[in-house]
Amino acid sequence: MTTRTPLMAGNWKMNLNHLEAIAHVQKLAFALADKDYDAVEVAVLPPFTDLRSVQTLVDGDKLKIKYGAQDISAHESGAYTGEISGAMLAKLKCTYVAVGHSERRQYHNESDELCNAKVKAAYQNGLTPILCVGEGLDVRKAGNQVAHTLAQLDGGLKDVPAEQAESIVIAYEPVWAIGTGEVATPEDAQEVCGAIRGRLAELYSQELADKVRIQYGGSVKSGNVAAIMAQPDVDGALVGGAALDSDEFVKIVRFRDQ
Ligand SMILES: O=C(CO)COP(=O)(O)O
Repeated sequence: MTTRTPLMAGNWKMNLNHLEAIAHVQKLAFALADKDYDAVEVAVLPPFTDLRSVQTLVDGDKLKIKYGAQDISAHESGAYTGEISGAMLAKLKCTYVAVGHSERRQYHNESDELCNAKVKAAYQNGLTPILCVGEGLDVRKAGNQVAHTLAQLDGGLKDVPAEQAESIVIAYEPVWAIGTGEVATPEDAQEVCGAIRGRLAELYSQELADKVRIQYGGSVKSGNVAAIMAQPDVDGALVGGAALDSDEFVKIVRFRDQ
């Protein structure tokens, strides 16, 4: 089996302005050592308005921390007021971009078709998408979490060739566990993350599926991260609230010590 480097990514959502972002990334950089980066890839997804500041800091201080955006336009350029293109994110040297976060799906009615177009826009511009999938509480209560999540995966990856899909990151985020303090059990996370890997093997190949990193997201904290990371198909975490506290995020990066 391929060894997958865990990816711990902080999704700041609509928090931290560009000055706070600089202070926060400086704290992370100060705390994290080479041995942390050897074991784990560390990334932050700040708001768009912070990205230039984060880029300047990362470039200037040659930091190993990666960064990316929380969303991308499906369009290349033009009359799309308020949108940010993949080319703009690439120019800021973003590595990652989240696509289809449940808050985008819920508050901005993003469909699987739109997420698919955004995944393609990301690859078009050399960015790595973190495709977010996951069920709401009603679906979970009905026991349909696997079918629901795999349908989102199929939709997001439609006509995405293997050469691109092999670098994708999938974030399984059960909506009922986001920001609620209600963390999925490690077994819940493994059930769906394992099914995602199985579907990737069906859609592409076992070899590709073994390469793809699958994150869990939803109320991840230093106190629960180790048990979740112990699951065979969980390769990292997409962290919301706990990523806003630099000490807590560093502990999450050091999940092996928890
Ligand atoms: O949505 C999330 C990350 O993208 C998870 O948020 P919380 O960690 O705040 O539950």
